[in-house]
Amino acid sequence: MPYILALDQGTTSSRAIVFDLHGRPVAQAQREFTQHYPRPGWVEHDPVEIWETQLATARQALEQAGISAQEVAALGITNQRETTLLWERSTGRPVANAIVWQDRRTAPICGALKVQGLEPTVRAKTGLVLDPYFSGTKLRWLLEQHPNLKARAASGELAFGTVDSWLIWNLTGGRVHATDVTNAARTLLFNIHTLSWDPELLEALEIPAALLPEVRPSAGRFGETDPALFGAAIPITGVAGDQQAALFGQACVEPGLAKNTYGTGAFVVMHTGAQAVTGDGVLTTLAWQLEGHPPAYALEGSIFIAGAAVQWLRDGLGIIERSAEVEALARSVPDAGGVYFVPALVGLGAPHWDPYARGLLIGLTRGTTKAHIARAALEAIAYQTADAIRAMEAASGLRLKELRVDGGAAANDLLLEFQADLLNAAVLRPKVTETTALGAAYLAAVGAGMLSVPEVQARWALERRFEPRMDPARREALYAGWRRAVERARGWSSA
Ligand SMILES: Nc1ncnc2c1ncn2[C@@H]1O[C@H](COP(=O)(O)OP(=O)(O)O)[C@@H](O)[C@H]1O
Ligand SMILES: O=P(O)(O)OC[C@H](O)CO
Repeated sequence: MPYILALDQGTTSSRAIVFDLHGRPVAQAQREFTQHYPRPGWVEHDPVEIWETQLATARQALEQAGISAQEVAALGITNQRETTLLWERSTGRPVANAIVWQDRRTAPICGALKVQGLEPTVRAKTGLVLDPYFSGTKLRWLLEQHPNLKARAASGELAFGTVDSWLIWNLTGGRVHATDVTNAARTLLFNIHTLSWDPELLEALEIPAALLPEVRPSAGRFGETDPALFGAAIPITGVAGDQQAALFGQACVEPGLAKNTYGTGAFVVMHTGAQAVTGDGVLTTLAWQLEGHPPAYALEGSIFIAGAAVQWLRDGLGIIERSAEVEALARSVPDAGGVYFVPALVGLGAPHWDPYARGLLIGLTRGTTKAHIARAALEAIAYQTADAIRAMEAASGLRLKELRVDGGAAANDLLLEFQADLLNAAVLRPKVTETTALGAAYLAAVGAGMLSVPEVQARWALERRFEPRMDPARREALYAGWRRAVERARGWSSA
């Protein structure tokens, strides 16, 4: 039986999972790596640490599975998206630390581009908004740090990439500089309709084309790993950003099917088929492209702080010791007692897109306890998700019937109960919740011609279904309170 190796390079850890062709995990390894916060609002990763932890987990997973590289038929890569890297082609050495998707340092560049009137063009061509989240302004910022970088970039000495490109480069021993359409779609530089880098946007952002990777379908041949790494060459046949990989892993392969991944952030993605649907506050993005097929599109609501709100209860407030304790604490009260927590700790993403919003706890009374705050934090994850889904429904005209969920915080039953209540739709948790890595493995299997899309669909299996039970009047009253709280959090910071 052939195996598939999935590499999942996330924001806080690198993971590797060996799957069999039925989508069953056989072995896995995970390593956390250092988060650098050089200034408030800045977040960086060391590219070498990203590569070394990823390589180490891949080797460890193969060892644990007790298999050799010859038994691995395909390798899939999935990754934290938007995070921006720049390296020297001749040595493979990074020019700077990676600027992470959460980093807000380019808010002023985005502001200036808005003043120049660029936003409608960006919306139309890329499906994105002018927010520091995306790679384009991060790359521009990097190139402006040293006087000679732009000239070196223009002469072809340097390479830009998102994390997938960096891993492909290193896995192939510097032979392949490529990305897939889903990762390219997050750069602000890629036209999602023509599937090509856009000269007008490159010019507006002052990015030399010589920096850019070749863009390929998400499932297809990217190259093979340097035999020195694992003892034999493994074909790389699937690459996608982590949220798109999770959409595939959740078998959301038909228009209207949607998933939410509750990790550090939460990312709601709805498959919209061959059609690139647009709408206020939500992003239009590529779901994937399978080689030889037209691309599939998606709507996305990107929420920057979800499980990270629970981490903040743990590390910032110290009211829990482990993330999983939040559920029992929140369940110890019947409701949040009128408390709202807007976790705009790094600004707000969809549908507000306000880099200057900051966190807010409101509705406190003398009766408020840490249990109410814990409950408000969980509810905030669900409210933000509902905000994004309401915007998506308005954009697409589709009514969400059910939401498939995964990610670390999807282990929390209370969160999912409240989510179903707020959405007035069923919330479905599958048996395998490592759907990101699973999606990368499936893409690699499809890219290697070993699996079909209907087979991916047939492999999805339900673990638990959460049905809505809340009275509509109560739902709307709670939701109205949330909206008022969000309004108060907006525009708070000036930097
Ligand atoms: N039982 C739980 N309830 C709520 N949040 C949780 C629970 N378990 C883990 N989390 C949160 O889930 C996040 C980790 O999920 P994961 O999918 O591993 O994230 P990522 O891939 O973004 O690093 C953390 O922010 C953690 O606080
Ligand atoms: O690494 P994650 O799972 O937090 O996902 C990060 C997203 O891809 C950012 O857009």
